[in-house]
Amino acid sequence: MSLLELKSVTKVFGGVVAMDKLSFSVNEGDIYGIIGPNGAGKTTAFNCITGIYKPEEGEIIWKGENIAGMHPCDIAGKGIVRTFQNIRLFGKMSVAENIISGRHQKSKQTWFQGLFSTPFYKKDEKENWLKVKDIMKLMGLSEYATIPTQSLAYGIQRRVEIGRALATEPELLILDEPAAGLNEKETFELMELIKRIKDSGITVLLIEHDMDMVMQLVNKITVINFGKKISEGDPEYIQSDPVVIEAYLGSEDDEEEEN
Ligand SMILES: Nc1ncnc2c1ncn2[C@@H]1O[C@H](COP(=O)(O)OP(=O)(O)OP(=O)(O)O)[C@@H](O)[C@H]1O
Repeated sequence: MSLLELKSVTKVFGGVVAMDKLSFSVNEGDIYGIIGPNGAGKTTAFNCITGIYKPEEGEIIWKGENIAGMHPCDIAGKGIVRTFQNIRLFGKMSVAENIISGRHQKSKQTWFQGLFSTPFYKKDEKENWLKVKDIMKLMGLSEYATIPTQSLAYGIQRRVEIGRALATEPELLILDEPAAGLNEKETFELMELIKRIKDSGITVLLIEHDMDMVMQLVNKITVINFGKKISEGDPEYIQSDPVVIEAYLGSEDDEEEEN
């Protein structure tokens, strides 16, 4: 059964149709890739799914419910969480503190319980830290627990960001170009971590420009260009689809002409 289904979703900015009747469907347990040339509409699709933008047309069905146009906090509360292209951590806070900041979105404690240190608060906060410990283990971050994130390598910061997203206990983790800015070794390590996240029962949807990574990691791909779906299938099919090859070669030619 599909977990997330976009049905003919359209998003327009002024005269630009950033998403044009886009449909695709993500099943539970997928590592699903969205690819396409620059400006194709990939990030706009993610922004519509996570409630940052309200689409003009179409439905975004999450577990049977249309969530198009809902508030981002409500969508996050339903189990859909994302990371952004640019890392957005609290630089002076430690790895563990950054991760627990994501946990507090999930936690049910109130300021009153915190102020008076009630038994519920103590129990809840202990559970939060235990969860952070598990996430740091999963993400290979335990040795950096107390270090401020701003002093860590970019590849580790990326892992912290994903760890913070995991702290909300998502069912769907959306990653916007997770390998951007990472070197080959960091990219390989990230791929292994994404596989581990999937094995822990979380469905993953990602945008990525690193084609080697996409082709090795995902089980299904939707290719978009000028906001429209131009192809869909498994990595083997996509790599040999002439329409996809043309879209990428075409965009390279355009870039060369511009330079
Ligand atoms: N907030 C916005 N206001 C106006 N136009 C926008 C906005 N966001 C995106 N667009 C336009 O929508 C189109 C799709 O942009 P989008 O960022 O979704 O593409 P993308 O596939 O994610 O590109 P990239 O790979 O370069 O990140 C582009 O023409 C872009 O200029």
